[in-house]
Amino acid sequence: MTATIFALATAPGRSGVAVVRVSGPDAAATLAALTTRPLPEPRRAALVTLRDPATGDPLDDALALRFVAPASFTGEDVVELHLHGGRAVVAGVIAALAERPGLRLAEPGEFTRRAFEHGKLDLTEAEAVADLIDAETTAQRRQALRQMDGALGRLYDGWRDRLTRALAHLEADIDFADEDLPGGVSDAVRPVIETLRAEIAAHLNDGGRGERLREGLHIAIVGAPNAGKSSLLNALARRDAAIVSARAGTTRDVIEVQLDVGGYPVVLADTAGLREAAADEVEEEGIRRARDRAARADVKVAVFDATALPDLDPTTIALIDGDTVVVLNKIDACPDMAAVAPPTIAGAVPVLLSARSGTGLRDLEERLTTFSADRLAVGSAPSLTRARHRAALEECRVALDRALTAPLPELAAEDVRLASRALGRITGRVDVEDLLDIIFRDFCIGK
Ligand SMILES: Nc1nc2c(ncn2[C@@H]2O[C@H](COP(=O)(O)OP(=O)(O)OP(=O)(O)O)[C@@H](O)[C@H]2O)c(=O)[nH]1
Ligand SMILES: [K+]
Ligand SMILES: [Mg+2]
Repeated sequence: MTATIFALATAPGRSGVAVVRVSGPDAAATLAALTTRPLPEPRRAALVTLRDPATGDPLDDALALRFVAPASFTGEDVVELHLHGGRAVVAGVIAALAERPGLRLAEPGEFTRRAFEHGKLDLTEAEAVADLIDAETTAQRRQALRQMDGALGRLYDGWRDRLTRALAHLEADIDFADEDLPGGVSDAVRPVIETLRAEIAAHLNDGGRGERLREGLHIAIVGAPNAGKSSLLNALARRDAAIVSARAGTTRDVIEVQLDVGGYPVVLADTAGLREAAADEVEEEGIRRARDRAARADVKVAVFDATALPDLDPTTIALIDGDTVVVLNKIDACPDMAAVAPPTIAGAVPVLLSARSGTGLRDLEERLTTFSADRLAVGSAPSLTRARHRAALEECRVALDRALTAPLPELAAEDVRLASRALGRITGRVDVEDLLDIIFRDFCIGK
């Protein structure tokens, strides 16, 4: 028999309210055992005194809600206890639940996994629940909500339906094969597969924006020693995340901060100052890491020291490309900026900035927002959000390519079957048992 599971659904620690969720066949009986009152009506909140069934010890005056299967998040009988969020209250209730035979603590993601197993969610929607909980910016929240709403699942299921129809055609072709006609995909089926193949290719060819929106855009600050890179990181993060000093070669390791730039998630990295003559092997390693990070970043911020004008560090100039925002820092220390500032540096119009006073910071943030929107903004079509989906779609596309060139309708049909299966695995419509542990492992307990 299915175990009844329970877990704290809200964040651990002291809080105003803490929610404990119980799901499974024993949920209602568990609530009855914790209170002396009759069970509340389904879907109606009721104030109840919770007591430890073993000792009669009062645990809390709580709000209790129950849902009757299948009309619940998991599709099972569910009880929610809205407790006062004190550590001792939560610990007491959890201990009382753990004492009950047949109940056990839920594993990470187990509530959502049960929702999937009871057909309440497809796999893309279940993954969206995890994304929504992890969402830290507006754009991430929008994407997760849209996916949770089923937009992505509907797209993939729709494609799969079209393949199912194409397959029916192919099978008819096989049954009524004319020995004298050339084999392979018939003229009726070919355009269906070709159109679908093009749609999948376009969906795959999105620059990874949906996936990147989940991870955050990687921006690396690069420049010569003492250009003010660490000062700039601190100014953008609005905290002293990196050490700043007048000594050239202060930063060695890559220092990362997570930022919300205009609603988009950004992972901003400060790096060691680039120079030929490193002071020691530690700085040398720092410079190697800086170059590596710059090469892997989605966007670079190249920082130049305005007090060194007209000199501009050639090593930094060499790194400027179309994905670079150029910054002239320390303009507060240049009384005659207008006279000395070059209008462009390696073709880019520099942001005139002072990390010390904050002048120009808004301008830089706006440029970074433009870059983020360009790389991360998703259009009206639902976007690809996970490597798991990408791999399955690639598999589907390869199978469709094979189907189009198959010499016999039997072989084409088999490839269409494989393509359809690859799509079905994304939403969880076919044999995904082996995937579930991996997918739900990333969830937190109580979700
Ligand atoms: N006047 C002025 N000084 C600045 C500004 N930004 C940074 N500095 C100073 O420049 C020096 C170097 O700053 P850092 O932020 O450590 O420079 P960095 O580029 O991180 O240096 P390394 O880590 O050594 O490569 C410090 O003395 C800062 O106070 C600025 O906008 N104006
Ligand atoms: K420094
Ligand atoms: Mg530094």
